[in-house]
Amino acid sequence: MNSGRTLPNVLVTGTPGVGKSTLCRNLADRTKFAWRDVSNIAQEHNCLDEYDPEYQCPFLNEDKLLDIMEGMMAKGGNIVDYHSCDFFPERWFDGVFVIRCNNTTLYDRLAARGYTGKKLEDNIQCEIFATILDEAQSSYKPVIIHELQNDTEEQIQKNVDTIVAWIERWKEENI
Ligand SMILES: Nc1ncnc2c1ncn2[C@@H]1O[C@H](COP(=O)(O)OP(=O)(O)O)[C@@H](O)[C@H]1O
Repeated sequence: MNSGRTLPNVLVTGTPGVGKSTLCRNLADRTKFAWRDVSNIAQEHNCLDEYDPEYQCPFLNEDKLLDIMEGMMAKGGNIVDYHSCDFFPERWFDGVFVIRCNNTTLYDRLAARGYTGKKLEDNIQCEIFATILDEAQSSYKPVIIHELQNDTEEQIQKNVDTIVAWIERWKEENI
């Protein structure tokens, strides 16, 4: 069931701005798992192709990125952080955590980040329609998907605690 991993691999996903990086940074500090920020990995390894003017971001060369990440994922103990989740191999992950945020809170966070116009509206729509949760449900077994609300500062610690407790349970059940 666990593909020989001695630690689980965790995917943290959700609309940009919901708080994935903040959560992953805290979780990595606490667990000493490796935080794999997929956008950074893609940038460092030249996996970004030409710029998409409609979505105001570069195209991701997914095959190249997956080849680079495959070795990192083998032993477990990874926290993968990305705003999309349907192109990773299903076998990589033991737990998928979809971070959710209230729309008005998300709007303020993305506006503060400098998002405007279509980019801002598209991301808010993405959260309103639970697009990433839907994507997770189409890509992974329901039993490994967990939805975490992340609107307030207090919820950051609560969500870290939830994932840490999940990791401990995974170890008890799989090692
Ligand atoms: N639970 C929270 N409460 C208040 N602000 C938060 C919370 N989580 C994240 N933030 C803030 O929201 C912004 C976006 O968070 P970030 O972690 O960069 O999101 P993401 O990685 O999903 O794009 C940052 O300014 C961060 O400090």
